[in-house]
Amino acid sequence: MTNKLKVAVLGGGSFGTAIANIVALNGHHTYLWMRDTENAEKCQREHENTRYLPGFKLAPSLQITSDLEQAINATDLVLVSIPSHSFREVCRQIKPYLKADAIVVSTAKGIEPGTFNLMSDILEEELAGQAIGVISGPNFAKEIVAGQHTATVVASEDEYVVSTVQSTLSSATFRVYANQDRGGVELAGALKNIYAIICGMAAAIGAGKNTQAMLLTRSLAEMGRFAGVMGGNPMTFLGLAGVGDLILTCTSDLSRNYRVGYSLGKGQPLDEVVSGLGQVAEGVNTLQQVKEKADAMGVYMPLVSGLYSVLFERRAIADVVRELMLGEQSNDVEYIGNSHGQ
Ligand SMILES: NC(=O)c1ccc[n+]([C@@H]2O[C@H](COP(=O)([O-])OP(=O)(O)OC[C@H]3O[C@@H](n4cnc5c(N)ncnc54)[C@H](O)[C@@H]3O)[C@@H](O)[C@H]2O)c1
Ligand SMILES: O=P(O)(O)OC[C@H](O)CO
Repeated sequence: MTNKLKVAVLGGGSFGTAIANIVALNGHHTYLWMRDTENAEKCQREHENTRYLPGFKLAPSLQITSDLEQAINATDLVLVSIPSHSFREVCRQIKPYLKADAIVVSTAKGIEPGTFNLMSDILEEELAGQAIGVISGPNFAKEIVAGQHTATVVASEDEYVVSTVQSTLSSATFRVYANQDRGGVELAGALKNIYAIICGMAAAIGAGKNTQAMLLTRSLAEMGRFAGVMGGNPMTFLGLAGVGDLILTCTSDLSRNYRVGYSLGKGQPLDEVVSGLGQVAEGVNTLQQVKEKADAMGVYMPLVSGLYSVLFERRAIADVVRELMLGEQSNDVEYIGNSHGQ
């Protein structure tokens, strides 16, 4: 598409800033909305988000504002990059300014506390009638603004949403693949944060490469099993939003969730770790939501249960690891001719 759109990105944190920068560099009329006026003015003046992405100059054409109406009014595409705990609140705020044919896409990787809503469920509820979608993939904000090559997945049942997001976001450094399994892609992005905490914790206690490979593979099995029960397609987990993002987040301390796990593994208390982060680590809340849902639905998720018992039941990591290792021996791959699901 050569057509230039008006695009609004909501949320002036790491990812909102990175994604807005891509869209602006692609020549679209782009607004990045952040709630703090002083910070918006500073970022606009300096063409840099010094709090979240220091050292990276942003596209000169990017308009950074705290005026929500200015950002949303007459906008063709809205990308919502607000953490899951505040996502619904911001959707409600934009509703009066949205034009009827605007596309709204979530970039968040979390689950709403209490409701088990994914972010696109919230879009459906709060912005009924709008065309919606999600993006998710191996996408560290810091590497995106540094121009490192990567790719993401856009998922929507609406072909026009998929093609618009692909043409608006794709660039020489950022590819955008399509998927119709919106729930599966979204769940993949949320679930991998739990396993990143586990892998960070494993690294902190000295886990080697064998252990890392086992954890990654069994995490993938657990994610696919849960998504299958929730109505997603387990095969989605073989793509960029699944295994791609899982590998990324579980193997790098650029991940906030991995860093949370690492600090916990070194013995720091959870509340201290979370408050010291200064940015969102969705995995802690996602763990609580998924544990509750898996218990209610009878889904076997030993890694989720193990992490939950370390974080919220004060069990020793070594005891939980021993229990996991001595648990019932089970099948390797669940989708090739066995139906035991363990
Ligand atoms: N950082 C990444 O590399 C990355 C990549 C892909 C997806 N994500 C996902 O994107 C979402 C946002 O993550 P992030 O990394 O930008 O987080 P962040 O912690 O860097 O920033 C969050 C931003 O949201 C803003 N915010 C929070 N509540 C708000 C509200 N009520 N109204 C307006 N603004 C509000 C904060 O002020 C902050 O600017 C998360 O779900 C995350 O999992 C992050
Ligand atoms: O820093 P994290 O752990 O929130 O991960 C960021 C992105 O989701 C990576 O794709």
